[in-house]
Amino acid sequence: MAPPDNDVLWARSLRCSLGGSDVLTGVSVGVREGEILAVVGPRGSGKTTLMRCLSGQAVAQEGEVWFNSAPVHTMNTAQRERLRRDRFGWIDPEPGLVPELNGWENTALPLLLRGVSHRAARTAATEWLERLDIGAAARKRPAALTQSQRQRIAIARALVTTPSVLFADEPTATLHRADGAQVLRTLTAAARSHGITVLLATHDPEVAALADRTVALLDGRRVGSVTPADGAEGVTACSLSV
Ligand SMILES: Nc1ncnc2c1ncn2[C@@H]1O[C@H](COP(=O)(O)OP(=O)(O)OP(=O)(O)O)[C@@H](O)[C@H]1O
Repeated sequence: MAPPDNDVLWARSLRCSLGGSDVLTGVSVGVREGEILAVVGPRGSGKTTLMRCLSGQAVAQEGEVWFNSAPVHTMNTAQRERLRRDRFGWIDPEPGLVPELNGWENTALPLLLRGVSHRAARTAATEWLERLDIGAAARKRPAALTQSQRQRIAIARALVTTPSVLFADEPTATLHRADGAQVLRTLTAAARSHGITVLLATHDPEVAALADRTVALLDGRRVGSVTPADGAEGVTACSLSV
């Protein structure tokens, strides 16, 4: 079965076991182009695993994943790596920067690995750092920066290639509330202005409220889909409905 035309990502009946435990038990989801979709659920509900399957980092034992008209679930490892490198961005809760590289070098790394010229990569990296309010961090190494600055560099690094889809796994979990909210607003504004589709895994309803739509997971199952207009009560109702 092919995915609907207006879904940039589409998964059907994903089943995934890890270490003998069922982590995803038949999850289906469609993500529309340019949409910001929150994947919510308590810790251990399968959010990260779902994002790893959708991004081709992991392959579910059963089910299908399509990126546009490409079947990710039948790609070999090299094809999936190329897809991730060329079309996807990923943000982890922890920045994971290279300690020996300064701010702009860390940000520019995905471009340099693609063979973009040093000058062009530096220009693009600097623009993203300024957009994320950390232009001053461009020449500093991670050890000289705050956690907030380091995470902003990780976000700039994920955006610098202007990916088709950005996977953000609890991207502000390690930041203070106000700082995290500002970073998220900047991230979502940047994604919207560049037409980047975003999947945002979070257990925080305030973070999910920034998304266009929310899908909820519980124990590896879909338990609902709400838009912000439905409000937090909608999430609760869906969570209890299955
Ligand atoms: N590599 C693995 N081996 C065994 N079990 C795993 C592995 N990765 C995840 N799990 C288990 O799968 C379940 C779902 O994990 P996952 O990280 O996908 O959930 P999550 O909703 O993202 O949680 P969190 O918010 O804590 O990151 C958890 O019970 C976790 O312990």
